[in-house]
Amino acid sequence: MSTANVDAILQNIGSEEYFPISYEELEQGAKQKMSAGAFGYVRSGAGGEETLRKNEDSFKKLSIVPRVLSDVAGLDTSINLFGRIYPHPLLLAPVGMLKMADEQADLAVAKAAAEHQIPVVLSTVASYSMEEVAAAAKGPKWFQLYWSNNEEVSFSMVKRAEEAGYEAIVLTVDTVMMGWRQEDMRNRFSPLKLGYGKANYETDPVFLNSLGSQDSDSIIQGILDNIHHPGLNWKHVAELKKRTSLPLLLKGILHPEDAKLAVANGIDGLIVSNHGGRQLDGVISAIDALPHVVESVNGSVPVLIDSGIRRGSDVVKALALGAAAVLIGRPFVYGLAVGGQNGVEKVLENFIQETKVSISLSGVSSIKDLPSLKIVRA
Ligand SMILES: Cc1cc2nc3c(=O)[nH]c(=O)nc-3n(C[C@H](O)[C@H](O)[C@H](O)COP(=O)(O)O)c2cc1C
Ligand SMILES: O=C(O)C(=O)c1ccccc1
Repeated sequence: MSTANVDAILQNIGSEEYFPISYEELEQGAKQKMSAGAFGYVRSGAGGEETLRKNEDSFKKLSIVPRVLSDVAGLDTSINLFGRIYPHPLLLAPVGMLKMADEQADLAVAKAAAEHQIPVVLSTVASYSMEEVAAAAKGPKWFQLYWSNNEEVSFSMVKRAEEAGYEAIVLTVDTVMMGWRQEDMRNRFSPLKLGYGKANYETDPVFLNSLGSQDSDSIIQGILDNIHHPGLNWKHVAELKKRTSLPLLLKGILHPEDAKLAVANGIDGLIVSNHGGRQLDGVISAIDALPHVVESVNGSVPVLIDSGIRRGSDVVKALALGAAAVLIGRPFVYGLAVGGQNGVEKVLENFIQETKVSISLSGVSSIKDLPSLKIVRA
């Protein structure tokens, strides 16, 4: 493993073409490739972007207190989620409307992730349908559900995901309506209205049957009518749980009491997330919420996290505070914008290698030992 790290560093140093390494450079690279509206959509947070900033700041306020001389030659970064072993403690967060960044969108991302057996969580508002993504990439795949007001559409999508080989369902619970996105108002930009997020709807027989007419405008209006679903509550969660045999996770949990309710409702896993600061501004950072959620579920279900993960040392901090795995968001989207599938591969390779170096230099050689690593606020 130590040689692999050296290889990765030398590969980057010896490469003919420079590919952005840091998050800041990736963001700059994406800004140059994308329209102002699309870039602003990806980059921005809700409201005054307090939470967007806080997500990263909170990671910086945490410090690892590493151990030395502990023989980390046999590093094992594998994790077990719902009975399946994955080689890295990483997943790709659901990001909708990826055609904003690259024509191949979800196909390119899923192919890049499959190279490393990193699970992708395909968004309900993906740019390619779940069946197209499954046909293009053989790696592990989960499906993210945005509830539809017409709940038969939700159940239909979940059934399709099961049939297409997706291995878990992630119900996002922090987006019953869109957050207050000032950047998009400024840019007058709506990727949903541009049709970037319609693939899973225009291929859904139940959704199509519910429409009066099936032209593009009616499809988009149908999506808008379904995606704003403020009535979502625990009864829907219980019903959804009955309708699927796949593990069901809730994404967007921040309060320990909601975590407990989720477990009481038979939920199989949680994703602590504030949606990358894109929903309610002013909320607690995901990494600050994590230890409280972990404590409240007391090991009964795996707790994953996203929002603000930018590098390998962030992964170490999250796993040390009890996360079972982390989801990468904006960094892979910027990789996609900068270099398509190859760009996503570069971002993932660097993430994987920096994570390995960071775990090893913390003095730990197995993910299961990370919770005993000391983290302080200093
Ligand atoms: C452009 C964009 C689109 C997103 N679309 C979805 C989505 O369709 N479903 C979902 O559950 N989360 C969505 N998210 C949220 C991500 O899954 C994740 O929570 C967030 O990006 C994590 O924050 P980070 O990017 O700062 O790491 C989206 C995020 C971005 C940036
Ligand atoms: O932009 C988002 O963060 C997002 O998840 C979304 C996707 C589609 C509609 C509304 C919000």
